Amino acid sequence: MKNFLCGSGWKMYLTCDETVDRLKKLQDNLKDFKDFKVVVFPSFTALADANKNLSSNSCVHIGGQDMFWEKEGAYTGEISARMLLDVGCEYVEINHQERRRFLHETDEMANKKLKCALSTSLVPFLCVGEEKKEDAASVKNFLSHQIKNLLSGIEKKDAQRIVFAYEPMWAIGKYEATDPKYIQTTHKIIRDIIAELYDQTLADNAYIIYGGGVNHETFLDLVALPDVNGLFTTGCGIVPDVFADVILRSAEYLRNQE
Ligand SMILES: O=C(CO)COP(=O)(O)O
Repeated sequence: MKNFLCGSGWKMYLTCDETVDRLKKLQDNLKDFKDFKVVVFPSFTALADANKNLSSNSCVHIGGQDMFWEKEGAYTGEISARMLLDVGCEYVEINHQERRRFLHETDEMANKKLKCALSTSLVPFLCVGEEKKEDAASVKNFLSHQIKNLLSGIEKKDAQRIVFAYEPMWAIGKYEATDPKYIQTTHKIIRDIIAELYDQTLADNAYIIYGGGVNHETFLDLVALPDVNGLFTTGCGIVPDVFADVILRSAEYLRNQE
């Protein structure tokens, strides 16, 4: 089976009780599932409770939706890597489009967060992607510039731990918008940029997952794409029955390809 995982950012939707309830349902639906990792990103306030409700040997892991780039200090409202690790996080989202759009976060800030995350055991989901749908040459230009900025000063041994989440802003929350041909082209562009920055082996082994408008009717068209190593979905991921169905059917599809 190719490298694959499914992630879901639960954004700013659920209280602690709602998070725990959905996490329990998700785990019940997935029972002994082991084919690949499933990562859920609840709100900060629900992480500790979420962690307490992860069953032993669960395929479900948790992560923080963001973190700050300093280890500790007078940074009101921010969350450190150590705090995420303290409540059982193994993953952290960095550079999500909504943080760029609403909080004006930049490549430079994301680069600092990425370096800080990689100095710990956290695995970053590094979001990349353009704002507007463009032709392949323009997207390549944009992504090349963005990924170089984001990975500036990051060594190969650390880069190989990153999960790259291609999430174009124009596709997020637009459930009719997935365009498999465009997505495959872009994932290949991202893999080529990684190969250019590091080497082909690292690029071939990199997880490059897709997020933005993944929908329950067409997700298998994305799973089938050679350079797609997973799905990152809020729309399908926040409903446990739907998310479990996406995960189980993706695994079945991938097993049948072997
Ligand atoms: O932003 C996303 C995951 O981080 C994707 O959101 P949607 O699934 O709502 O498009």
